Amino acid sequence: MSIHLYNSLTRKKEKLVPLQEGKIKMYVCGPTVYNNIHIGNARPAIVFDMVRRYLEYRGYDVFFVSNFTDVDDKIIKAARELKEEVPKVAERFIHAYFQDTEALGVKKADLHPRVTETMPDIIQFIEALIQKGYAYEAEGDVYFSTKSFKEYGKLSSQSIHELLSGARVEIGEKKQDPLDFALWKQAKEGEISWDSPWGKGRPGWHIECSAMVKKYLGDTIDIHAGGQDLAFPHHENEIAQSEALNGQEMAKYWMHNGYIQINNEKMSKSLGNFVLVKDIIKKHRPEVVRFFMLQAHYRSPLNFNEELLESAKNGLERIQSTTDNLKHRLAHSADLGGEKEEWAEKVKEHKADFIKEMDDDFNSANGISVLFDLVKEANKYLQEQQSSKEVLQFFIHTIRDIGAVLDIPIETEEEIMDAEIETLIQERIEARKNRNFSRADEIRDMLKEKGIILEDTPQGTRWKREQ
Ligand SMILES: Nc1ncnc2c1ncn2[C@@H]1O[C@H](COP(=O)(O)OP(=O)(O)OP(=O)(O)O)[C@@H](O)[C@H]1O
Ligand SMILES: [Zn+2]
Repeated sequence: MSIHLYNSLTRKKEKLVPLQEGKIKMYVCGPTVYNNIHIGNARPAIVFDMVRRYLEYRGYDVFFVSNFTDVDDKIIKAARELKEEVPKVAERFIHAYFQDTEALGVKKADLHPRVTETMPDIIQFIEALIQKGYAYEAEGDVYFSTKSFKEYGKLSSQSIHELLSGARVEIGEKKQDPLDFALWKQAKEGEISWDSPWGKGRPGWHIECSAMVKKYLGDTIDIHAGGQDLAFPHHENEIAQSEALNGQEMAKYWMHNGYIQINNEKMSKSLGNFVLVKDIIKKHRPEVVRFFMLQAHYRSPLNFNEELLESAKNGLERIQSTTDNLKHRLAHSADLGGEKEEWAEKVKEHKADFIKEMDDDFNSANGISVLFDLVKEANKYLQEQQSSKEVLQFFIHTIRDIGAVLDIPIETEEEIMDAEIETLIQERIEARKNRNFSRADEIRDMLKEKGIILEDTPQGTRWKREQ
């Protein structure tokens, strides 16, 4: 079986065929760092982290890049209001972004390029577009000429004519055509700026992603992702810039996450209906927020409220409590065998179903339903008094494994299994044979911490659990 994903460009589910076997180059448009992130902003971070982890789980080597927009109009405005320098404001909110997303289980990208560190590449990119006739200078600004890119509108499936209706050049704007967009903006008096062939200024928003993708991932990548609101105009403009310059497709697959909503309305700063991640994780464990998010398919809209968060919390507790019961039975009951094969088969089937669901456009919602079914089966198994240690371990292992793929920690308190203890004891015997006493002591201490006492006797090492 292979992974299929919905491609916003073709509006179809397609089989994932990487450009290079076994490798995935992935780029996710990152935040503009001028304030703390809300739950809506956390959605792309969490869902594309899930996509990345799942691809890795399926054996792909994923190279994952996500940018920080660390200079733009919004940051300049915020810096002015805070009476601080732009870099200081950006730095503070980059730090806050990492803090919030790390709590939510989001792995850092392989690279987090920033606009301010990519300036020479951005300028070069713009120069090349001018040279090729796709962009023009207008009194210190540079614009992309949308008319010159024949496929403009292909991602959002809009024709230039449709887009043009209603669009107009505002008074004071220097562009030739209403759909043209800024690649370079001349600095206003006192604003942060960089030298360029067109004078002092800074880049427009869209060009940074094109320049960073080219620099760090190449002309064509496998997956380009971001929130649904980025499809137009941001991604449309990225495609125009990159494909005009490179003459190659920018990304094979485009993925867009749906909105987090409050009462069916998009959560956004401008509407003022937002809840900050840093506030919500003071009230709820961050795992609960992640679990809530992954219980919906990434493309569906998802309403956010306390009740739903509460039900996510209960769901997570249900999984945890069954796992605890399995562990308890494993530690305290005899190995009774029972219908071993039949039960092992059931566990295997659930694991296969989980993979099937996730292979189908990363459907973590259905994947989690399979996990709940598995937990139900485990509860049935626990009701049968004939449990086998092997099957108990298989249940625990599979529940944990599915949890790990989604980065939902199922266990807080680690209880060590008999087999793991035996392996460590063997390693300790070897270490002692090799006169590596520090390793031997380390293993003894490690086991002691987990409540396992070792006793060295002339007949060999024995162990027991602390009561
Ligand atoms: N309500 C939401 N649900 C899902 N994703 C969202 C939501 N709001 C913003 N995003 C996504 O968050 C990411 C970060 O975007 P950015 O920092 O530009 O925030 P933003 O779009 O300015 O937020 P806002 O809409 O509140 O102003 C983008 O991929 C954007 O699509
Ligand atoms: Zn982008």
